[in-house]
Order: sequence, then C-alpha cells, then structure tokens
Amino acid sequence: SRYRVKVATLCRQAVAWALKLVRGKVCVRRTHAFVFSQCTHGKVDSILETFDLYAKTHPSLCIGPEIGEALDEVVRRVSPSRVLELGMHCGYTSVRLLRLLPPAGRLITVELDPLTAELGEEIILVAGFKHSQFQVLTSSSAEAISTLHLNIEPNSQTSEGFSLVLMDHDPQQYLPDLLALEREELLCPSGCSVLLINRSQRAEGLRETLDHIRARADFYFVKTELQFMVEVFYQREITV
Ligand SMILES: C[S@@+](CC[C@H](N)C(=O)[O-])C[C@H]1O[C@@H](n2cnc3c(N)ncnc32)[C@H](O)[C@@H]1O
Repeated sequence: SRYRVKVATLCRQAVAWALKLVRGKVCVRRTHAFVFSQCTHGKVDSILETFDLYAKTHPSLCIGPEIGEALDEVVRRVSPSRVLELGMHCGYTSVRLLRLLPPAGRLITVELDPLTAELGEEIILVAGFKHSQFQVLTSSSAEAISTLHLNIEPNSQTSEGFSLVLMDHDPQQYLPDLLALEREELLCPSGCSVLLINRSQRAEGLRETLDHIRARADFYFVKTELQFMVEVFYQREITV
C-alpha cells in the first residue's frame, strides 16, 4: 500500500506538470479570476492557499509556499513598520507581507503593468486590507523610487525609510534600484533588510548586485543566501 500511495502521488504530480505545460504562459487575468472566485473573501490564509492551488496546475509567477515561508521568517524577525515591494504581480507576496506587519505597518508595492496592478490591488482588498495599510504604485521601479519620498509620511516612532525591501521584479534592475534607494536615503539608516528573489541560477543581475554588496562591506553584508532568496542587510548608523 506504501508503493500505491507513492505511485498515486507521482501520477498526480505528472498530471499537474503536464497541465502546466499544456496551459502555457502565465495569465494574470486567469490567476486573478481563479483566486477571486475560489477563495473565501476576507480570509488571508484562504487567499494564499487558493494561489498555491492554482499554481499546482497552471503556470504562475507567485513565489509559492516554500519561498513564502522563508519570507515570513524575515518579516517576523524584522517586524518592519514600512515595507517596499518591487514587482507586485497578482498580490500574493503583498498579502503575505501585509498579514505579518505590525498594526501601524504600511506596504508600498510597485507594479509596472497597469492591468496587473489593478487586479493585484483588488486581491489585496479582497484579503481585507485597507488603503490605510498599503499603496500600489503603477510604474517602473526606477520611476517609483524617484518619487517615493513623496509617498512616505514621517513616522515619529522609527527612523525614516524602509526597514524591509522585497525585490522580485527584474534582476537587471536590482542593482540600479538598490543604488537609487540608497541615494534617495530610502533605506532605514539604523537597519534595512533587502530581499532579492532569485528565480534563475543564471541571473546575471543578481550576481552583479551581490558583487557590489560584497565590495561595500562598510554598509552592507549578505545575511543569508538561500537558493531562491538572498537577504542583504544595510546599516548606516550603529544603534547602541
Ligand atoms: C515575478 S513577478 C512578482 C511575483 C510576486 N512577488 C509574487 O510572488 O506574487 C514580477 C512582477 O514584476 C513586474 N515588473 C517587472 N519589471 C518591473 C519593473 N522594472 N518595475 C516594476 N515592476 C516590474 C512584472 O510586471 C511582474 O508582475
């Protein structure tokens, strides 16, 4: 019976893999429609589970539960009051982030494609989050970063800037965006974790970013390097 269970699992995985192959490219509308119609509105866990269910049989860009848990661990540890996400897509990671933020926490999320941004924002609202907790900027990461200081209200409890940045947009943009965030003084000087999602072992952009970080040991260090995610820590001011 043990072998029967194993064979059944393998068959299920083979069918799911074949379905993904047949269904071809990632479709934002289809992802949104599935999640919107199948999840329980207002229940964050149901939304994440529905995304994961969809990804079993359809091509998906969502990070999924495995990288998601590594992300959760960082969010719980950092407990950031301000988070910046570059590459919102359909809102999977935005919902994951928002559910772990402290009550006064706020997320700014950036998405280049207007339709994706609209559909992703709807999913965040369906999850039950309010516009007082998050803001979607529909633009390229570079444009967004150059205007971000206008979107951050001073917070008396923390130093200014983001204490967590998630980059999952375009690895070629990771380094220029990191440099721009530093230049614009948007990284919290007392400490900011920058998470770089690595979807391809051949991502040249990620390698360049890490080379830069290693050469800037005065302000940066690589805190953890997992196969799919690298955590870089930035600090300008030493806290006592
Ligand atoms: C891999 S997906 C993000 C997936 C998301 N983190 C999740 O797990 O649900 C990348 C997204 O970044 C967007 N994107 C690509 N380049 C961008 C850029 N330069 N600025 C902003 N968004 C960008 C794409 O349109 C796409 O929706």
